[in-house]
Amino acid sequence: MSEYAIEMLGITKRFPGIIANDNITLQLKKGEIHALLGENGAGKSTLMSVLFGLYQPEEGEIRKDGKKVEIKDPNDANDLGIGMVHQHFKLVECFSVLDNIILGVETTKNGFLQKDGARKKVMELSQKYGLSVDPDAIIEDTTVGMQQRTEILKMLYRDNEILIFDEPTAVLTPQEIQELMQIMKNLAAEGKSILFITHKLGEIMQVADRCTVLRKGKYIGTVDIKDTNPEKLSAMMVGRDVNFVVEKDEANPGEVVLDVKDMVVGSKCHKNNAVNGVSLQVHRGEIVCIAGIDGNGQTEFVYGLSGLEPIKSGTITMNGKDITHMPIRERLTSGMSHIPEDRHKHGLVLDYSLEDNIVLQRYFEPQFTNKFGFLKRKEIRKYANRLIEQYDIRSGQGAVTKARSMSGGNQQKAIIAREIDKNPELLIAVQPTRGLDVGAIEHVHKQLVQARDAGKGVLLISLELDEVMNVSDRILVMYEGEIVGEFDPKKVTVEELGLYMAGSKRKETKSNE
Ligand SMILES: Nc1ncnc2c1ncn2[C@@H]1O[C@H](COP(=O)(O)OP(=O)(O)OP(=O)(O)O)[C@@H](O)[C@H]1O
Repeated sequence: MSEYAIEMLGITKRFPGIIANDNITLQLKKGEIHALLGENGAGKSTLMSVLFGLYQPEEGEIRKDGKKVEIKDPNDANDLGIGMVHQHFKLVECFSVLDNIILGVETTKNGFLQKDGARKKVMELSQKYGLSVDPDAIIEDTTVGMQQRTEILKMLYRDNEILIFDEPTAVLTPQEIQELMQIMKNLAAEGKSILFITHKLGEIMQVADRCTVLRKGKYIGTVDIKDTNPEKLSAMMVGRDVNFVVEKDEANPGEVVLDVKDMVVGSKCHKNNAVNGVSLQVHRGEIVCIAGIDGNGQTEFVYGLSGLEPIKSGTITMNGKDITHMPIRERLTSGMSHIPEDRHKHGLVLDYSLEDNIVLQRYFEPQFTNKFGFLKRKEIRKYANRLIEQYDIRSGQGAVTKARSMSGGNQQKAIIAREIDKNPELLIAVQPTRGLDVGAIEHVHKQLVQARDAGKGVLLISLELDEVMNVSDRILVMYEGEIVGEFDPKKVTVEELGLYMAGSKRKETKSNE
């Protein structure tokens, strides 16, 4: 009997202009949690898609229990006991949790799905592995955490033994992350073999047994977690040492660039307001961070600021000008930049090329359009290439690559490059480093500090407490649509912030007075 549940040997997968996987080897032992680590665009998702039957490799072979297997599509993968939780979930939003789990497995009798046995099995699995779900809840009404647990139950319901998790923690709150880590440990203890893609080194150190590192499509090595540390892992991944501490001088705040008074924004999900009378100011030369657990009104607050949602009441002033009812485009041309939370929905046109996405919203500027209204393609290419180089945006065919085919992290880098290079007066950055590797995070943090030092106002919305503590000059905590505390990052602890974020404490802030 082989000690490996799955072996991927010498896998090569090419896309136009790039070798996404270049002779890669990955061996997953039975019952282990194996992390897959690599920079944005290193080829992790491609390798997992090969294993799940979504792509066919040009070279290499896959072995299960030591025997060569063919995986032509996800059905083959499922038959071999391989399941995958994708970065973007594959659930039917208007179906219940239970229906999603049994979809495609259970058959009908007299035209009706036979659910009683299924419900029993789901509840047993749910209890056994600590995956709490409400089987009758409709997916669109559930939290992201429950949706993920539904995806995991889908795999277990199909008796999958090899479980692939593609960046599962990117969308979770810190508490949900801890729950997921425990669930993964329970699964491994029961003999499941787990492949776990993440950029978060702390998570790897916490749960993984071994880690395979890829760089630019190539296999770098596999290490035992007990023999390594975050510094060694990041050096293996990036090929250089990474500085985890953001270096910055004391902030030197100038005049007010953003002034929000009593903003109220309605909620799409419930009758209470999502944003309930928020007032805050951002000055030139400072980074103000809104910290909070996801779903406490941060998203709607930014929608109100950027004009994506109308606000019910309150005022927004930028550079002394009332922009409360200004159209979105005018806000953007008046000096506001926005790195949005949802990069697919609000950040990119996925079927446009990288260069067109980089000049999006700016086509009309004389540097990109001549006086007859024709685009200056050469200038656009030149400008895009400068940003691609400066922000290390990696893609198969450079400036002409379709945004859709770029890796998630590189899509994010493209948005960040575009929004920062617009040289805004106010930069609103919503979770700008989500899905980025440690090297790219270091770069983005430097850019935020540089924007601040150039006299811009920066409003950062982040769920990452390390980022909040490291980057910001002032922290505001948002809880249930209100600002419940204001802090100096040098004088507050993570534990104390956590109490405010969870709603156990609140203090009067200037905005509440
Ligand atoms: N369908 C596709 N067509 C063309 N190129 C692709 C396609 N899918 C991936 N690529 C390219 O292959 C390379 C590897 O991408 P992949 O998504 O595997 O990286 P990754 O390591 O998962 O990155 P990230 O951490 O950013 O998610 C990237 O350069 C990407 O642009």
